Amino acid sequence: MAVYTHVSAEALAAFLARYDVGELVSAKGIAEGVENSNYLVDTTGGRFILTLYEKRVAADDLPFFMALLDHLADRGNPVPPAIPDREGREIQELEGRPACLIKFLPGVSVTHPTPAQAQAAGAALAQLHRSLADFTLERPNGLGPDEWPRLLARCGDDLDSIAPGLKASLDTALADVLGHWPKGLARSAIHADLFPDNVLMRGDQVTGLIDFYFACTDIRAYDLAVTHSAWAFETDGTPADPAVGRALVAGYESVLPLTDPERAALPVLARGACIRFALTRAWDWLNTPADALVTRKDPLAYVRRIDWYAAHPHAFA
Ligand SMILES: Nc1ncnc2c1ncn2[C@@H]1O[C@H](COP(=O)(O)OP(=O)(O)OP(=O)(O)O)[C@@H](O)[C@H]1O
Ligand SMILES: N[C@@H](CCO)C(=O)O
Repeated sequence: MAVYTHVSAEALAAFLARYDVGELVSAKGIAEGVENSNYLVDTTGGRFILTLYEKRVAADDLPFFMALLDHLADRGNPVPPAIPDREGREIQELEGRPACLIKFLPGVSVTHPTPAQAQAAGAALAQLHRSLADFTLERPNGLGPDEWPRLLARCGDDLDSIAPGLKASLDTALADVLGHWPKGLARSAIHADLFPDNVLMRGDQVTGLIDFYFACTDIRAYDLAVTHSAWAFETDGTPADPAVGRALVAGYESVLPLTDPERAALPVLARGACIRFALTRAWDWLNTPADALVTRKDPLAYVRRIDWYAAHPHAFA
């Protein structure tokens, strides 16, 4: 469960006193998620998410994320902006961590998306990209292709303790992907982690896009590739109903048609996305803190996707 930092009732009450949100009624740690500590907070004024930012979120990046969420919310995207306190501050400190009180959005995330749900998610992603065309802040992708060789080297030979031969196969896949990485495609701020668990839905409607803490400036079609790699497969990395992946791309294109070079690049972008998640999952697998009751995500489920995309070069044709 992703509660790394415990928040005492006293500290939470003092924190909430800075806001116009009424009195604390209850607060519960949220089990989902692996990156940050999240609490569901009910007050006499409503329901909120309290997020305390942990290891992978740098406090210096929070102004970028908050500006991004405000920009998207202003343009009608279903994203949760941070609530400002009475002095207009969105970013606070709580229990020694940077912390934000965030608007609660309704909906649930689906585990086995239907084509209709994937279509809606694809359209929501494209709408987000359209809205970001005039967003001027930049943040380099700290988990982008330039970083993958370093991440692989840091995992090193320990990768073979996850599966024999894993290091060599990731080395080979990485060299191939980097050798074919596209240049000149449209860039903007992207979500970079739009897994089904970061999309809240009611039926076939998207009610929330959450967890923007990997958002960065990168190739726009890479964001679609990341999303495809997360939606078009079962959790264990076996392919889902092919209609789901097709619907995701069709939904995206109903709002923002792909250019020919973007479509042609999707297979290599998707394999790159798989390498990114295989490596970060492998690193977490090898380094999960002993004091956190967090469910480790299976790196091999992403290795299987690398193989699938390599074996299906026309998946996006
Ligand atoms: N604004 C929100 N409205 C409603 N629920 C939310 C909101 N933000 C987060 N949640 C809930 O909290 C859970 C964890 O949030 P989030 O995905 O941001 O955590 P994380 O630790 O950053 O996770 P991840 O492993 O996906 O990076 C979500 O699955 C969702 O149930
Ligand atoms: N969505 C990621 C976790 C956050 O990087 C994964 O499933 O590996």
